[in-house]
Amino acid sequence: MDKRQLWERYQEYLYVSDELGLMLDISRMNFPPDFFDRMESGIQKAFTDMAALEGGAIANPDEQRMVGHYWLRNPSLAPTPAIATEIEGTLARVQTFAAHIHAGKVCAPNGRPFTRLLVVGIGGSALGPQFVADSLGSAADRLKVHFFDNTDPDGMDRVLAEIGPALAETLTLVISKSGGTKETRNGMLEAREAYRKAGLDFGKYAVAITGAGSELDATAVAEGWLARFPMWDWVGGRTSVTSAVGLLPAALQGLDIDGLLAGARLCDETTRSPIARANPAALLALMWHYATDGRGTKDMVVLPYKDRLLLFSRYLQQLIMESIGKETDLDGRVVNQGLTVYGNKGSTDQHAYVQQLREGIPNFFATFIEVLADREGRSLLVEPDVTSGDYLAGFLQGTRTALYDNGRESMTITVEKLDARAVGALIALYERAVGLYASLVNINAYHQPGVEAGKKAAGEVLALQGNILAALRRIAGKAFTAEELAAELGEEETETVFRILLHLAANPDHGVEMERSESFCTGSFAAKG
Ligand SMILES: O=P(O)(O)OC[C@H]1O[C@H](O)[C@H](O)[C@@H](O)[C@@H]1O
Repeated sequence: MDKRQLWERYQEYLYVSDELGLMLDISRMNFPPDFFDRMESGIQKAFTDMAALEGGAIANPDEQRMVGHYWLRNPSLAPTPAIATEIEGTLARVQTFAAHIHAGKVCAPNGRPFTRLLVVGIGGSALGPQFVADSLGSAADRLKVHFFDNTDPDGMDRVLAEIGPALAETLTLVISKSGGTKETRNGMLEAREAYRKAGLDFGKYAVAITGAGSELDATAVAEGWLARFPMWDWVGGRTSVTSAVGLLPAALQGLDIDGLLAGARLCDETTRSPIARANPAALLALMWHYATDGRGTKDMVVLPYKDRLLLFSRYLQQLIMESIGKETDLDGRVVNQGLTVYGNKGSTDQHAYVQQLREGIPNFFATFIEVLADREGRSLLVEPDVTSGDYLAGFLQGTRTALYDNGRESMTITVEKLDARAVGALIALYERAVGLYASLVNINAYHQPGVEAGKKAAGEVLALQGNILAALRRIAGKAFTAEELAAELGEEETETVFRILLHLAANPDHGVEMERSESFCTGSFAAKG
């Protein structure tokens, strides 16, 4: 296509919403002229499925659950008045609690206002809050936010060291829908221990967001935590950012949660349009289908040219890959669906992996995200009539062109400015695109059966570790190779035994020592007497 034709194609396919302050350009995706016609019945079915979902259908059949994240932004859509009341009541409590914390009405036991927030959670109970915190945070935040999002002891030590003596003025928010996720339980226990060591009573600093009656809920009740907020079974973890999960930390940080919800609500309204060409979520879903043959044959590279959107691709990784990456479709056929997402930020990535995007294996399509407003106020001229932001915008256009000229397709989402409304709109846009795409490829986007396998196997490893330690201690001082120990335990998984022993010997917690032999794998292990 020559430049003139490209300009025409750009104008023909550019989606613009003044209300949302958002544009979507799909002109650099090479779909054929009859593409929308061919996909029309599929996308209409997706709209019908989505309308049923929003109306309260059991849209997650495996778990027999409704899927209600859209109601969070517009409770009047909720299928029962009880649900609407729950949503409204929780939002009001989030706002009041944050206001009380900011005003010092709820303060640290030393009488000082809380100045920091430690959020403990993982997956959907961390990624949304982290994305919102990073995209909208500033030096003016009411509370400085920290995260424990893993069971990595050193990672937690690092966060605690950063907090330092300010722990005495740190509110800790433990988030887990199920209330039984081990990483989060461990983070909570490690935080509690840090408070104890500082002579502080954890319960007076702790808040829980979890399902009623969960293990975490029971702990919060038993220990008299400051407050508890609900999570509902009709909100999935990866779509929970507009529930208390995302709103409470954001409100505590001092961010504009009304703006976030308003942006999401407006985007929901816009993306309910049954006219695909006028519906940016449908356009995204259709482009994913076009680019990957509806089978995930190409990766989605998300390239926001904005530091504040750095965590967006990480957030989208869970939202999209946990939703779309499924072994079977809704009819039980093995399909091994997926849509791989990765990305970081431009123009930084231009100096890292854009080389491969431009010249290497053409197994991806790019999504550029552009923010028109560079910063608050005016900018320095780094050259005559050129600002740093002009460079950022120039690099985006340059990379888009360089990719296209070498046969690499891309879309571009443009937002006017990056405020809470825009972040809410981006979240809602992708939530709906995922739902529509799932319908197009006939899968359940709202369960995650594959995640359980790893958790179950990890449980078995820890049980085996217990048996290993018991055996070593029974015969303290005697050294065993992994093979000997496996035979002693009647355990076929010698490799697992060996790897557990290696880890035990590398840490001072369990009193296990390794004696090396000539061949690394026949080293022997003993419990110190
Ligand atoms: O919020 P939680 O129940 O602690 O769950 C945290 C995360 O854990 C899981 O393994 C799921 O795959 C995620 O979808 C979820 O967001």
